[in-house]
Amino acid sequence: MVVPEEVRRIAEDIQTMKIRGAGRIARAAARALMIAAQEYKSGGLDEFLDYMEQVARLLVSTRPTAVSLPNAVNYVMKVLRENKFQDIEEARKAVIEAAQGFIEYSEQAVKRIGEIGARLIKTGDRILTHCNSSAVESILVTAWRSGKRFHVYATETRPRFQGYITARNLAKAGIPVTLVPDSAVLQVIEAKRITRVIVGADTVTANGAVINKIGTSQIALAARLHRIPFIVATETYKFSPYTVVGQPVEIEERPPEEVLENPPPGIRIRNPAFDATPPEYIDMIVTERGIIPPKSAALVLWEMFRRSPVEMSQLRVEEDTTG
Ligand SMILES: O=C(COP(=O)(O)O)[C@H](O)[C@H](O)COP(=O)(O)O
Repeated sequence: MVVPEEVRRIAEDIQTMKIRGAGRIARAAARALMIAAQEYKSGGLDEFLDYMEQVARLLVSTRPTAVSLPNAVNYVMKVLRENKFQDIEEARKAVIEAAQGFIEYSEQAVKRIGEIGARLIKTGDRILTHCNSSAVESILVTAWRSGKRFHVYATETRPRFQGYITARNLAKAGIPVTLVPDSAVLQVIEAKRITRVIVGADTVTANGAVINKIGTSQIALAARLHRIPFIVATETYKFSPYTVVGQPVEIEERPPEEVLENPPPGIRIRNPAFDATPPEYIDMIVTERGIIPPKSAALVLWEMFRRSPVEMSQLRVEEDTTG
């Protein structure tokens, strides 16, 4: 059976960043698996299982860095991989329930991070953020609604300008927000006496490093220089089981045209979309399960997956070769 049009569209939207941000990507992938199961018509149970694996591979191949994507896909596919079914209807129902369960968990997690993280915000704070993170927005909006008053500085986040989304959303919520160029971070930290930095995450490694939008690690360095708390907000499904055995996180390299269209001859362009901030520069990670120091990331992974490191490392769905 061919992959349904709507599922292909979701995969394409993730690839082209119409759907972006690690949490949204994960929820979209779960939804795509649900639609794929709902739309399946022809063939028997074995064909259905093969077809679902094909859809899973397609989804996972869309973007390489945010582990929320394979984690969401594996969460849903686990029910198919680890259970025996009488017929397609039973298997279909299991996929739909697992996908709905993931989406619900994810939405609740972002809300809970907002409640937990809002306690860290104080009236008078001057907060710097980078890129656009729903977990960070959740914290800021929850804190603001609880009556705390603060100012947010949002970086533009070149080359895709996700900072505009953050600035727009915060302004809509009534939060005073100033948009600044990425290169102004150190100047803003000093001149505006920033009191804390809060960013999201695409992947958290077993040793507590955080992979997030390119530029995050420079901001962490600037925060360390001025002894400002550097806080990461993330759902636990962005913790990477593959890193338990040292598998490196692939940093997405995006098209050069995003940096400069038609560059003059002789100029090469690099466009890495993410970078890694080492645990030493991170003060705390706010998750839906509570606040942890980065060094406890391995414990979160153990609690989530309850598998041996070797089993955890084998969770990744293979690259899509079906085109
Ligand atoms: O780096 C990005 C988005 O990168 P891109 O725009 O390239 O996807 C965000 O900080 C994290 O994904 C967290 O976002 P959230 O908290 O919404 O999951």
